[in-house]
Amino acid sequence: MSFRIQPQPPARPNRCQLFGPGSRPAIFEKMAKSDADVINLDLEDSVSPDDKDAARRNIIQAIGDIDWGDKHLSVRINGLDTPYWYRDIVDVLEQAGDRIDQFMIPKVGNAADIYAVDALVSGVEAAKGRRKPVALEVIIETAAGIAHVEEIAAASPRLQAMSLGAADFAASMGMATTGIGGTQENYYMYREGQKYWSDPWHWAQTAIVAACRTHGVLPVDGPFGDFSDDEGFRAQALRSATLGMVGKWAIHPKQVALCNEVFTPSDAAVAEAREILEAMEEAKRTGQGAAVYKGRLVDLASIRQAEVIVKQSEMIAG
Ligand SMILES: CC(=O)SCCNC(=O)CCNC(=O)[C@H](O)C(C)(C)COP(=O)(O)OP(=O)(O)OC[C@H]1O[C@@H](n2cnc3c(N)ncnc32)[C@H](O)[C@@H]1OP(=O)(O)O
Ligand SMILES: O=CC(=O)O
Ligand SMILES: [Mg+2]
Repeated sequence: MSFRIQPQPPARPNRCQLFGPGSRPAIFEKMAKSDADVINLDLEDSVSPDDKDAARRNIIQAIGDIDWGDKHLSVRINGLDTPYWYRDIVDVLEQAGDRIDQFMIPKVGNAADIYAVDALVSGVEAAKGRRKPVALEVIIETAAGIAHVEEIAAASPRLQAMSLGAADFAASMGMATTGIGGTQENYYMYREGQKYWSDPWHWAQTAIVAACRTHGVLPVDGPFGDFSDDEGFRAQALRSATLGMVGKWAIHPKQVALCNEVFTPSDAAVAEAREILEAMEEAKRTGQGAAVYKGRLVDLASIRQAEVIVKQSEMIAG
Protein backbone atom coordinates (compact mmCIF):
# COMPACT_ATOMS: atom_id res chain seq x y z
CA MET A 1 0.00 0.00 0.00
CA SER A 2 1.11 3.54 -0.72
CA PHE A 3 2.33 5.45 2.32
CA ARG A 4 -0.07 8.17 1.26
CA ILE A 5 -3.23 8.08 3.37
CA GLN A 6 -6.41 8.01 1.28
CA PRO A 7 -8.15 11.35 1.92
CA GLN A 8 -11.71 11.32 3.26
CA PRO A 9 -14.44 12.95 1.17
CA PRO A 10 -16.59 15.71 2.72
CA ALA A 11 -18.54 14.27 5.66
CA ARG A 12 -22.01 15.25 4.54
CA PRO A 13 -24.89 13.15 3.21
CA ASN A 14 -25.16 13.19 -0.58
CA ARG A 15 -27.69 10.40 -1.15
CA CYS A 16 -29.96 12.37 -3.43
CA GLN A 17 -29.36 15.39 -5.66
CA LEU A 18 -32.75 16.77 -6.74
CA PHE A 19 -32.70 18.78 -9.97
CA GLY A 20 -35.07 21.46 -11.16
CA PRO A 21 -34.90 23.92 -14.06
CA GLY A 22 -34.07 27.50 -13.09
CA SER A 23 -36.76 28.57 -15.50
CA ARG A 24 -39.44 26.88 -13.34
CA PRO A 25 -39.41 28.81 -10.05
CA ALA A 26 -42.82 27.41 -9.07
CA ILE A 27 -41.12 24.15 -8.03
CA PHE A 28 -38.31 25.70 -5.94
CA GLU A 29 -40.30 25.64 -2.68
CA LYS A 30 -41.22 21.99 -3.34
CA MET A 31 -37.56 21.18 -3.91
CA ALA A 32 -36.63 22.89 -0.63
CA LYS A 33 -39.24 20.84 1.25
CA SER A 34 -38.16 17.54 -0.31
CA ASP A 35 -36.07 14.90 1.46
CA ALA A 36 -33.11 15.38 -0.92
CA ASP A 37 -29.72 16.07 0.66
CA VAL A 38 -28.57 18.25 -2.25
CA ILE A 39 -30.56 20.67 -4.41
CA ASN A 40 -29.36 21.41 -7.93
CA LEU A 41 -30.91 24.51 -9.44
CA ASP A 42 -30.21 24.20 -13.14
CA LEU A 43 -29.07 26.85 -15.59
CA GLU A 44 -27.84 24.36 -18.17
CA ASP A 45 -29.61 21.74 -20.24
CA SER A 46 -33.11 21.95 -18.73
CA VAL A 47 -33.23 25.68 -19.58
CA SER A 48 -33.72 26.81 -23.17
CA PRO A 49 -31.34 29.50 -24.55
CA ASP A 50 -34.10 32.14 -24.56
CA ASP A 51 -34.73 31.54 -20.84
CA LYS A 52 -31.12 31.65 -19.58
CA ASP A 53 -31.24 35.25 -18.29
CA ALA A 54 -34.61 34.82 -16.57
CA ALA A 55 -33.52 31.51 -15.03
CA ARG A 56 -30.38 33.15 -13.64
CA ARG A 57 -32.49 35.94 -12.08
CA ASN A 58 -34.93 33.37 -10.62
CA ILE A 59 -32.09 31.45 -9.02
CA ILE A 60 -30.39 34.55 -7.60
CA GLN A 61 -33.65 35.56 -5.95
CA ALA A 62 -34.51 32.06 -4.73
CA ILE A 63 -31.09 31.53 -3.11
CA GLY A 64 -31.90 34.36 -0.72
CA ASP A 65 -35.69 34.12 -0.46
CA ILE A 66 -36.33 30.42 0.08
CA ASP A 67 -35.64 28.56 3.32
CA TRP A 68 -33.39 25.75 2.07
CA GLY A 69 -33.01 24.29 5.56
CA ASP A 70 -29.87 22.21 5.93
CA LYS A 71 -29.72 21.23 2.27
CA HIS A 72 -26.51 21.53 0.30
CA LEU A 73 -27.48 24.11 -2.32
CA SER A 74 -25.83 23.83 -5.71
CA VAL A 75 -26.31 25.75 -8.98
CA ARG A 76 -25.47 24.00 -12.25
CA ILE A 77 -23.79 26.56 -14.51
CA ASN A 78 -23.59 26.32 -18.29
CA GLY A 79 -20.66 24.60 -19.98
CA LEU A 80 -17.37 26.37 -20.60
CA ASP A 81 -18.02 26.14 -24.36
CA THR A 82 -21.06 28.45 -24.06
CA PRO A 83 -21.43 32.24 -23.84
CA TYR A 84 -23.34 31.88 -20.52
CA TRP A 85 -21.02 30.29 -17.97
CA TYR A 86 -18.96 33.28 -16.80
CA ARG A 87 -22.09 35.35 -16.23
CA ASP A 88 -23.68 32.43 -14.33
CA ILE A 89 -20.80 32.61 -11.86
CA VAL A 90 -20.29 36.36 -11.74
CA ASP A 91 -23.97 37.27 -11.40
CA VAL A 92 -24.74 34.58 -8.82
CA LEU A 93 -21.71 35.41 -6.67
CA GLU A 94 -22.15 39.18 -6.99
CA GLN A 95 -25.91 39.25 -6.50
CA ALA A 96 -26.98 36.22 -4.46
CA GLY A 97 -26.45 35.84 -0.74
CA ASP A 98 -24.18 33.46 1.12
CA ARG A 99 -26.69 30.60 1.17
CA ILE A 100 -25.29 29.05 -2.02
CA ASP A 101 -22.92 26.19 -1.20
CA GLN A 102 -21.68 24.95 -4.55
CA PHE A 103 -21.47 25.32 -8.33
CA MET A 104 -21.83 22.29 -10.57
CA ILE A 105 -19.66 22.42 -13.70
CA PRO A 106 -21.04 20.30 -16.57
CA LYS A 107 -19.07 18.65 -19.38
CA VAL A 108 -15.63 19.10 -17.81
CA GLY A 109 -12.87 17.86 -20.11
CA ASN A 110 -9.68 18.35 -18.11
CA ALA A 111 -8.18 19.90 -14.97
CA ALA A 112 -7.74 23.27 -16.70
CA ASP A 113 -11.54 23.62 -16.88
CA ILE A 114 -11.72 23.45 -13.09
CA TYR A 115 -8.75 25.82 -12.83
CA ALA A 116 -10.58 28.40 -14.96
CA VAL A 117 -13.75 28.21 -12.86
CA ASP A 118 -11.75 28.21 -9.61
CA ALA A 119 -9.86 31.34 -10.74
CA LEU A 120 -13.06 33.19 -11.65
CA VAL A 121 -14.83 32.14 -8.44
CA SER A 122 -11.78 33.16 -6.36
CA GLY A 123 -11.64 36.56 -8.07
CA VAL A 124 -15.31 37.37 -7.51
CA GLU A 125 -15.21 36.10 -3.92
CA ALA A 126 -12.22 38.31 -3.15
CA ALA A 127 -13.71 41.35 -4.89
CA LYS A 128 -17.04 40.99 -3.05
CA GLY A 129 -15.49 40.06 0.28
CA ARG A 130 -17.46 36.82 0.39
CA ARG A 131 -16.38 34.91 3.47
CA LYS A 132 -17.89 31.51 2.69
CA PRO A 133 -15.91 29.79 -0.08
CA VAL A 134 -18.14 28.17 -2.67
CA ALA A 135 -17.46 24.50 -3.36
CA LEU A 136 -17.42 22.88 -6.80
CA GLU A 137 -18.85 19.66 -8.21
CA VAL A 138 -18.38 18.34 -11.74
CA ILE A 139 -20.13 16.09 -14.20
CA ILE A 140 -18.12 13.54 -16.14
CA GLU A 141 -20.18 13.30 -19.31
CA THR A 142 -17.79 13.53 -22.25
CA ALA A 143 -15.11 11.32 -23.76
CA ALA A 144 -12.49 13.88 -22.67
CA GLY A 145 -13.93 13.96 -19.15
CA ILE A 146 -13.61 10.23 -18.63
CA ALA A 147 -10.17 10.16 -20.32
CA HIS A 148 -8.92 12.81 -17.83
CA VAL A 149 -11.00 11.76 -14.85
CA GLU A 150 -8.13 11.50 -12.38
CA GLU A 151 -6.58 14.90 -13.09
CA ILE A 152 -10.09 16.37 -12.81
CA ALA A 153 -10.62 14.75 -9.40
CA ALA A 154 -7.29 16.25 -8.25
CA ALA A 155 -7.87 19.69 -9.78
CA SER A 156 -9.02 21.86 -6.87
CA PRO A 157 -9.45 21.78 -3.10
CA ARG A 158 -12.91 23.25 -3.77
CA LEU A 159 -14.01 20.03 -5.52
CA GLN A 160 -16.45 18.04 -3.38
CA ALA A 161 -18.36 15.75 -5.75
CA MET A 162 -18.24 14.18 -9.20
CA SER A 163 -21.24 12.74 -11.06
CA LEU A 164 -21.58 10.53 -14.11
CA GLY A 165 -23.93 12.20 -16.61
CA ALA A 166 -25.24 9.25 -18.59
CA ALA A 167 -27.13 11.25 -21.23
CA ASP A 168 -24.33 13.49 -22.46
CA PHE A 169 -21.79 10.74 -21.84
CA ALA A 170 -23.67 8.47 -24.24
CA ALA A 171 -23.87 11.26 -26.82
CA SER A 172 -20.20 12.19 -26.55
CA MET A 173 -19.11 8.55 -26.79
CA GLY A 174 -21.31 7.97 -29.84
CA MET A 175 -23.27 5.28 -28.00
CA ALA A 176 -26.25 3.93 -29.95
CA THR A 177 -28.92 4.77 -27.38
CA THR A 178 -31.33 7.52 -26.39
CA GLY A 179 -31.90 6.00 -22.92
CA ILE A 180 -30.63 7.97 -19.90
CA GLY A 181 -28.94 5.40 -17.64
CA GLY A 182 -30.05 1.88 -16.76
CA THR A 183 -30.30 -1.28 -18.83
CA GLN A 184 -29.69 -0.84 -22.55
CA GLU A 185 -31.66 -3.27 -24.70
CA ASN A 186 -28.83 -3.99 -27.16
CA TYR A 187 -26.02 -4.42 -24.61
CA TYR A 188 -26.15 -8.14 -23.93
CA MET A 189 -24.20 -11.36 -24.13
CA TYR A 190 -25.86 -14.28 -25.91
CA ARG A 191 -25.49 -17.94 -25.05
CA GLU A 192 -27.60 -21.00 -25.89
CA GLY A 193 -30.71 -19.04 -26.76
CA GLN A 194 -30.51 -16.75 -23.73
CA LYS A 195 -29.69 -13.04 -23.52
CA TYR A 196 -27.68 -11.79 -20.53
CA TRP A 197 -27.81 -8.04 -20.12
CA SER A 198 -24.62 -6.30 -19.17
CA ASP A 199 -23.97 -2.82 -17.76
CA PRO A 200 -22.56 -0.27 -20.23
CA TRP A 201 -22.06 2.34 -17.46
CA HIS A 202 -19.96 0.08 -15.25
CA TRP A 203 -16.50 0.98 -16.53
CA ALA A 204 -17.12 4.73 -16.38
CA GLN A 205 -18.56 4.41 -12.89
CA THR A 206 -15.59 2.45 -11.60
CA ALA A 207 -13.17 4.97 -13.16
CA ILE A 208 -15.04 7.79 -11.42
CA VAL A 209 -15.13 5.97 -8.07
CA ALA A 210 -11.39 5.24 -8.22
CA ALA A 211 -10.51 8.84 -9.13
CA CYS A 212 -12.81 10.20 -6.42
CA ARG A 213 -11.59 7.85 -3.70
CA THR A 214 -7.97 8.67 -4.57
CA HIS A 215 -8.58 12.39 -4.10
CA GLY A 216 -11.27 12.62 -1.40
CA VAL A 217 -14.20 13.50 -3.67
CA LEU A 218 -17.77 12.15 -3.40
CA PRO A 219 -18.65 9.85 -6.36
CA VAL A 220 -22.28 10.19 -7.48
CA ASP A 221 -24.46 8.47 -10.08
CA GLY A 222 -26.32 10.88 -12.37
CA PRO A 223 -29.78 10.84 -13.90
CA PHE A 224 -32.11 7.93 -14.64
CA GLY A 225 -34.47 9.29 -17.25
CA ASP A 226 -37.48 6.96 -17.11
CA PHE A 227 -39.12 8.17 -13.91
CA SER A 228 -42.02 5.75 -14.38
CA ASP A 229 -39.61 2.82 -13.88
CA ASP A 230 -38.98 2.50 -10.12
CA GLU A 231 -37.46 -0.99 -10.34
CA GLY A 232 -35.11 0.07 -13.14
CA PHE A 233 -34.03 3.07 -11.03
CA ARG A 234 -33.54 0.89 -7.94
CA ALA A 235 -31.43 -1.63 -9.89
CA GLN A 236 -29.22 1.13 -11.33
CA ALA A 237 -28.85 2.79 -7.90
CA LEU A 238 -28.05 -0.50 -6.16
CA ARG A 239 -25.30 -1.21 -8.69
CA SER A 240 -23.89 2.28 -8.11
CA ALA A 241 -23.97 1.87 -4.31
CA THR A 242 -22.31 -1.53 -4.60
CA LEU A 243 -19.51 0.04 -6.66
CA GLY A 244 -18.87 2.74 -4.04
CA MET A 245 -21.00 5.67 -5.16
CA VAL A 246 -22.64 7.62 -2.35
CA GLY A 247 -25.77 8.90 -4.07
CA LYS A 248 -27.71 9.55 -7.25
CA TRP A 249 -29.64 12.33 -8.98
CA ALA A 250 -33.42 12.63 -8.89
CA ILE A 251 -34.88 14.28 -11.98
CA HIS A 252 -38.41 13.88 -10.61
CA PRO A 253 -39.51 14.14 -6.97
CA LYS A 254 -40.67 10.51 -6.92
CA GLN A 255 -37.05 9.39 -7.29
CA VAL A 256 -35.98 11.08 -4.02
CA ALA A 257 -37.31 8.33 -1.73
CA LEU A 258 -35.70 5.68 -3.95
CA CYS A 259 -32.31 7.40 -3.66
CA ASN A 260 -32.58 7.68 0.11
CA GLU A 261 -33.68 4.06 0.41
CA VAL A 262 -30.74 2.71 -1.58
CA PHE A 263 -27.99 5.01 -0.27
CA THR A 264 -28.90 4.76 3.43
CA PRO A 265 -27.32 1.59 4.82
CA SER A 266 -30.14 -0.70 5.95
CA ASP A 267 -30.54 -1.63 9.64
CA ALA A 268 -29.62 -5.22 8.72
CA ALA A 269 -26.42 -4.12 6.92
CA VAL A 270 -25.39 -1.92 9.86
CA ALA A 271 -26.14 -4.68 12.38
CA GLU A 272 -24.07 -7.15 10.39
CA ALA A 273 -21.19 -4.66 10.06
CA ARG A 274 -21.23 -4.12 13.85
CA GLU A 275 -21.22 -7.88 14.43
CA ILE A 276 -18.19 -8.22 12.16
CA LEU A 277 -16.40 -5.49 14.11
CA GLU A 278 -17.25 -7.32 17.36
CA ALA A 279 -16.03 -10.63 15.91
CA MET A 280 -12.75 -8.98 14.96
CA GLU A 281 -12.41 -7.37 18.40
CA GLU A 282 -12.78 -10.84 19.90
CA ALA A 283 -10.23 -12.22 17.40
CA LYS A 284 -7.76 -9.47 18.33
CA ARG A 285 -8.19 -10.27 22.04
CA THR A 286 -7.09 -13.81 21.33
CA GLY A 287 -4.22 -12.69 19.09
CA GLN A 288 -5.87 -13.70 15.79
CA GLY A 289 -5.85 -11.59 12.60
CA ALA A 290 -8.63 -13.65 11.05
CA ALA A 291 -11.87 -15.16 12.35
CA VAL A 292 -14.99 -16.93 11.17
CA TYR A 293 -18.25 -15.02 11.05
CA LYS A 294 -21.39 -16.93 9.96
CA GLY A 295 -19.23 -19.53 8.22
CA ARG A 296 -17.12 -17.06 6.27
CA LEU A 297 -13.67 -15.53 6.62
CA VAL A 298 -13.35 -12.12 8.19
CA ASP A 299 -9.97 -10.45 8.71
CA LEU A 300 -8.40 -7.03 9.11
CA ALA A 301 -9.75 -5.93 5.70
CA SER A 302 -13.24 -6.85 6.93
CA ILE A 303 -12.84 -4.22 9.65
CA ARG A 304 -12.25 -1.56 6.98
CA GLN A 305 -15.21 -2.83 4.94
CA ALA A 306 -17.54 -2.88 7.95
CA GLU A 307 -16.38 0.59 9.02
CA VAL A 308 -17.46 2.03 5.64
CA ILE A 309 -21.05 0.95 6.37
CA VAL A 310 -21.07 1.98 10.03
CA LYS A 311 -19.48 5.39 9.35
CA GLN A 312 -21.88 6.08 6.47
CA SER A 313 -24.85 5.23 8.67
CA GLU A 314 -23.56 7.39 11.56
CA MET A 315 -22.84 10.33 9.26
CA ILE A 316 -26.37 10.17 7.80
CA ALA A 317 -27.91 9.92 11.26
CA GLY A 318 -25.93 13.09 12.09
C1 LIG B 1 -29.83 14.96 -18.45
C2 LIG B 1 -29.88 16.04 -17.39
O1 LIG B 1 -29.19 17.00 -17.47
S1 LIG B 1 -30.93 15.77 -16.04
C3 LIG B 1 -30.90 17.27 -15.10
C4 LIG B 1 -31.65 18.39 -15.75
N1 LIG B 1 -33.06 18.10 -15.84
C5 LIG B 1 -33.93 18.61 -14.94
O2 LIG B 1 -33.58 19.41 -14.09
C6 LIG B 1 -35.36 18.16 -15.04
C7 LIG B 1 -36.00 18.14 -13.66
N2 LIG B 1 -37.36 17.64 -13.72
C8 LIG B 1 -38.39 18.35 -14.26
O3 LIG B 1 -38.21 19.39 -14.83
C9 LIG B 1 -39.75 17.76 -14.09
O4 LIG B 1 -39.78 16.88 -13.01
C10 LIG B 1 -40.30 17.00 -15.33
C11 LIG B 1 -40.33 17.95 -16.56
C12 LIG B 1 -39.46 15.79 -15.67
C13 LIG B 1 -41.71 16.52 -15.02
O5 LIG B 1 -42.44 17.63 -14.57
P1 LIG B 1 -44.04 17.51 -14.39
O6 LIG B 1 -44.65 17.12 -15.72
O7 LIG B 1 -44.53 18.74 -13.73
O8 LIG B 1 -44.14 16.27 -13.40
P2 LIG B 1 -45.38 15.83 -12.53
O9 LIG B 1 -46.65 16.37 -13.12
O10 LIG B 1 -45.30 14.36 -12.39
O11 LIG B 1 -45.09 16.54 -11.13
C14 LIG B 1 -45.71 16.08 -9.94
C15 LIG B 1 -45.51 17.12 -8.86
O12 LIG B 1 -44.11 17.30 -8.62
C16 LIG B 1 -43.72 18.65 -8.85
N3 LIG B 1 -42.40 18.60 -9.48
C17 LIG B 1 -42.08 18.26 -10.75
N4 LIG B 1 -40.76 18.29 -10.92
C18 LIG B 1 -40.22 18.63 -9.72
C19 LIG B 1 -38.88 18.79 -9.29
N5 LIG B 1 -37.83 18.62 -10.12
N6 LIG B 1 -38.69 19.11 -7.99
C20 LIG B 1 -39.74 19.29 -7.12
N7 LIG B 1 -41.03 19.13 -7.51
C21 LIG B 1 -41.26 18.82 -8.79
C22 LIG B 1 -44.78 19.22 -9.76
O13 LIG B 1 -44.83 20.63 -9.62
C23 LIG B 1 -46.01 18.51 -9.23
O14 LIG B 1 -46.39 19.14 -8.02
P3 LIG B 1 -47.94 19.19 -7.56
O15 LIG B 1 -48.33 17.77 -7.29
O16 LIG B 1 -47.87 20.05 -6.35
O17 LIG B 1 -48.70 19.81 -8.71
O1 LIG C 1 -26.19 16.09 -17.28
C1 LIG C 1 -26.45 14.93 -17.18
C2 LIG C 1 -26.45 14.04 -18.27
O2 LIG C 1 -26.80 12.85 -18.05
O3 LIG C 1 -26.11 14.46 -19.38
MG1 LIG D 1 -25.54 16.57 -19.29
